Amino acid sequence: MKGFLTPHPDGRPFVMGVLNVTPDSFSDGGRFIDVDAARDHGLALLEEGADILDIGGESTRPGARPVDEIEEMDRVLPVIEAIRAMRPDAIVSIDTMKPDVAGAAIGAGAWMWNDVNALRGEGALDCAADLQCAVCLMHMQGEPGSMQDAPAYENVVTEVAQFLGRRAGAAMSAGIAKEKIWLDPGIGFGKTLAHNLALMAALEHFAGFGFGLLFGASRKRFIQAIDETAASAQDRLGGSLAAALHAARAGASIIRVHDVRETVQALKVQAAIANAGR
Ligand SMILES: Nc1nc2[nH]c(SCC(=O)O)nc2c(=O)[nH]1
Repeated sequence: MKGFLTPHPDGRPFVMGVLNVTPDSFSDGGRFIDVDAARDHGLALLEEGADILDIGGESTRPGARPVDEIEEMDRVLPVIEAIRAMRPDAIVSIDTMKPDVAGAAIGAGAWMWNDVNALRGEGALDCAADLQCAVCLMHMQGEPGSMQDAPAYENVVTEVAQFLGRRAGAAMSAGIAKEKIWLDPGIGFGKTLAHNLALMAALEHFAGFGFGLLFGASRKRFIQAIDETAASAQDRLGGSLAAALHAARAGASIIRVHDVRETVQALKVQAAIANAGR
């Protein structure tokens, strides 16, 4: 595929494994990040079949404490370096809104800047163009801390599509090559259940823009809104797989998930069935 990614022979999309490097994810409840635990989890996700590791050092959960760029870099850089020391072939994306964090991560060998803020930060577009890295431009309404308070749209599909079109145009005008741009509707980022469902139902529309389509619904809250037994993130595997398979059928080329082994298996079976039917 574009740049580092080699297409799967069965045509299935790439799986992006989520590696959150935030205090509540790996430390023993303390303040410090356990780099070795994060490294080992990333290596395990690669073993499970992840094509890409999405490494993020700042939680975007509503109410999460903002992190300054030094602290964010201190979290993610040692983990990128530790993983790539063991797996130089590892393809890494950096999940950050900060140009300096992205620049340091790309400098440490990351391939993609995954920006939930769609490069709207000051200097972000020019930084991404200078880095010549792949980028993911994701739609978010408002800010992480308050985006779920009262999301509202005239027509969520039209508005998100128009936003992504504008950001892709801005990225190309800044000098980022079209084949290095992925778009993402941002499930759960300033959306109600109805908004999320409308976006997922219209996913083919986003795939038709001619850019890569990146999709992330894994373990998200909307699954609990549909199945109230899915109270905790770990109880949402079925819904996550359903959304991943739907996105694959709709043309997503990268699917961002926590449960890599299960998703890879589901996508392999889906591709085998589709290929048998040809
Ligand atoms: N591109 C992209 N990046 C992301 N980073 C997160 S963090 C929240 C969570 O994993 O629940 N979600 C996404 C997503 O959906 N798309």
